[in-house]
Amino acid sequence: MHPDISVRNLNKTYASGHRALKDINLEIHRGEIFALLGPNGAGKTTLISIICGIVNLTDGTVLADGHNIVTEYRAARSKIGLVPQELNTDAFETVWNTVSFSRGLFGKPPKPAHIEKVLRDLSLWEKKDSMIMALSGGMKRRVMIAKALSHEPQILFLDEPTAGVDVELRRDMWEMVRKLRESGVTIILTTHYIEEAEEMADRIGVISGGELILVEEKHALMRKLGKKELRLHLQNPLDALPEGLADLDLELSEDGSELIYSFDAQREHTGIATLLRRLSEQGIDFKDLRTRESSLEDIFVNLVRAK
Ligand SMILES: Nc1ncnc2c1ncn2[C@@H]1O[C@H](COP(=O)(O)OP(=O)(O)OP(=O)(O)O)[C@@H](O)[C@H]1O
Repeated sequence: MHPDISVRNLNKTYASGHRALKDINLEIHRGEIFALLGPNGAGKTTLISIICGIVNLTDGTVLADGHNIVTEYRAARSKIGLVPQELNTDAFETVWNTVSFSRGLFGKPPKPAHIEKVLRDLSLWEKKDSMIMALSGGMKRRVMIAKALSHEPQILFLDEPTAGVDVELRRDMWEMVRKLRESGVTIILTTHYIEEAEEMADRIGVISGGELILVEEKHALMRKLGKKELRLHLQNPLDALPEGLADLDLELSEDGSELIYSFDAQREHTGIATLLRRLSEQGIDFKDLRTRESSLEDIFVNLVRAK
């Protein structure tokens, strides 16, 4: 089966001369949740806007469900639903009409049963006759998702789906996205919230300065780049790292009360036994110790910093 999205050698230079995307290659498979992570201005919105046909590419090829987004625009676009960053709905329309109208824009015949299902799945059914302006911010966001699903797309793009929403709504959105995936929809989301990618994604792509610097299965990424940290709470704070320990990968916390040792948990020899022996030789006692695994956030910060 072909991938749902296939991006080959994609470049984008804006009229200003700014190179927003540099030779992007990416495949996204049916039924996965793919998170595109990157700092502000990295090129996330540009990439999804090109795939969705809102921004023209400079060169390269993009296929959506096998259809070329330039030469077979309509066929490609009908496979895609887009939930943009900004709310864009007619404040004076009802929820039902807004979502039904959106389906019509894709040239699809009316299908009230589908609209009803979408509204029910998004807990919007009770509000179907309300005007958009009378809805809460969270409800408006749900309407944006309902609009994007009105024409039964195979692939759903969510651009910063939870920017500025409260924790409860964020959890609801995550739940909704999972349900959508269970129903067979492929999901691509952009996010600043690493926590969101960590919680939701099957695979993660990191984009920085217009380059896709990494694409990896989430668990593999965390295994491969993740480190573990051992923190030893010292009996007596130190002013500096003792010279006798300078060859070990050790840091001293700012207040001198903790020694921090980073190690690769995958390796057979973590070096912890040696560390403990050397501490005892140096007469350094500790009261307590704990370990911590690096989060996706640590990994991300290191990756972007290393660029
Ligand atoms: N129409 C445009 N003309 C010129 N430059 C643009 C245009 N749109 C975006 N850019 C620039 O291209 C780069 C990528 O922008 P883009 O919006 O894709 O980033 P992003 O990763 O989505 O950022 P954010 O997280 O802030 O939304 C930025 O430097 C931006 O200033």
